[in-house]
Amino acid sequence: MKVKNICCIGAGYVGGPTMAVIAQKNPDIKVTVVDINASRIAAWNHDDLEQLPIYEPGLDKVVAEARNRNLFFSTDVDAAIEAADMVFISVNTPTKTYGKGKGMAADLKYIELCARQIARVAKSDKIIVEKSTLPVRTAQAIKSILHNTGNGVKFQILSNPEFLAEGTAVADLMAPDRVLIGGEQTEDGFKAIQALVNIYATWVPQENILTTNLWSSELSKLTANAFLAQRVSSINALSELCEVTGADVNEVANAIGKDSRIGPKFLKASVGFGGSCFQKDILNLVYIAKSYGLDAVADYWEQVIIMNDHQKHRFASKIIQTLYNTISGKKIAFLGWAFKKDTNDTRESAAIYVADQLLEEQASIVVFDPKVTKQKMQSDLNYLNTRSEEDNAQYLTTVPEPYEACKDAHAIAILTEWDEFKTYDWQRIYDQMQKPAFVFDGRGILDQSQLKTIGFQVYVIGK
Ligand SMILES: NC(=O)c1ccc[n+]([C@@H]2O[C@H](COP(=O)([O-])OP(=O)(O)OC[C@H]3O[C@@H](n4cnc5c(N)ncnc54)[C@H](O)[C@@H]3O)[C@@H](O)[C@H]2O)c1
Ligand SMILES: O=c1ccn([C@@H]2O[C@H](COP(=O)(O)OP(=O)(O)O[C@H]3O[C@H](CO)[C@@H](O)[C@H](O)[C@H]3O)[C@@H](O)[C@H]2O)c(=O)[nH]1
Repeated sequence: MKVKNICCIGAGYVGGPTMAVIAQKNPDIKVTVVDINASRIAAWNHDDLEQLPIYEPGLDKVVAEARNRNLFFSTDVDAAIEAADMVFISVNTPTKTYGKGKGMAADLKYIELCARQIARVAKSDKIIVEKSTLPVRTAQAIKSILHNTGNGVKFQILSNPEFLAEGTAVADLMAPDRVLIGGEQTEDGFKAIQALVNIYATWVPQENILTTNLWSSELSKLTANAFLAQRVSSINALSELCEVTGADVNEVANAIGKDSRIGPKFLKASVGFGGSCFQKDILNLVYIAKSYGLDAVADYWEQVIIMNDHQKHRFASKIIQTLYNTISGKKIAFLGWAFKKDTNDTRESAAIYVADQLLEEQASIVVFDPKVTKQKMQSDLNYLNTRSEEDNAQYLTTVPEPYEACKDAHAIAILTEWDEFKTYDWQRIYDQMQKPAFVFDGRGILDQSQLKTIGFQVYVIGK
């Protein structure tokens, strides 16, 4: 089967870039990305590519090439579903905040709404592709909703989890380590799998396109994130031991990473992992394991989250303790708010939790981040509900320029590893700070010996 018309429901961090690349690589397929969020769609359609709703290096070029050729962004969800022969579901699946599974399970209400909308609108057979990250066996629920419409339309359901990382989304999509496609192991299932394989095969080598059954594909996505996050928590656990023993976490990471069985990637000690996926997906994995009565499995993976929370807390405590156990009224400059460099995404960023702890001690925080807006920072803090919105706005402020953030500060905390932080005039920053001037490098990106020569008191995670 040759797909001619794709609809993607959800124009977010995954739907937008993924469909832009599919459209760029398949000029003969019409791709329509739809969303109920009208302002997001308007931003995707903005003439000024700087106004795209998400910041990803290289994305503007891909969008510029494909948009209004065979890539379209629209709020007319029904029309796009009806016209499509393949529908990707790429809506958000956040951690549940209510009811059974609160704080652990994935909230599948947006997924179910999509399935019901497809069931209501579809007049011709369609392949439905789960692009969102979903608990294993969700395809069963989608199938049951779709197959009970009674209108005779046939659906095949595929699982095609996305492995892109933010900040490198376009590069990851252009050259993925693998594309994973799970489907029903029946004749119709294999045909649907092949239809999706053909789309990716226009630019991904065949050997990098893996096909599996539905459940393996769904579970592989949660497993991949659990393994990646587990590496970060493992090196972060060791960073604390390094600090008390005189070992250097970078040297340890380098030494173990040379072992080809371990490998060098994802061994960078940090103030803790953030992002919309790692915590959510591990909590979901823990919940699934518990629901099958596998408590030892659940406890094992939960420890990855416990360690990550400890790392964020430990960093904030280090700042308080070093500043003579009192930061009340002291200005602390934050360089970085995003959960990693090269993105404007702040979901679950370590900066939010470190700020919250310092604000409880009545610090005055001034933040500079090259891509994150003041409104975003405030809403991140307000979401925690620790104090009033007025207090958050009064004690955490945002400036558009790093030197202003650091002026008169008692301490600087590096929360995101933006490259530009390394290029600043650190002598100038030192001259304008309170003394002693402290730097807490939560990302291990600055030249510690250079800072010490200037006169800074420096703390680096894992050293
Ligand atoms: N962000 C990542 O890097 C990443 C990577 C891989 C996988 N994922 C997974 O992909 C999924 C989407 O993540 P995201 O970061 O793109 O989320 P997002 O919040 O950025 O985007 C989701 C979009 O879906 C829209 N939406 C929700 N319900 C809708 C409906 N019924 N009809 C139309 N639009 C609807 C929302 O308005 C929103 O714009 C999640 O399951 C996530 O776990 C995310
Ligand atoms: O050695 C490392 C590597 C990462 N991090 C932190 O871990 C978090 C996550 O980073 P990363 O995985 O690069 O970004 P994400 O965009 O969250 O991507 C992850 O989550 C996505 C959503 O599921 C998956 O698609 C990707 O494969 C997976 O890498 C960030 O806070 C990083 O700063 C570290 O602290 N040390």
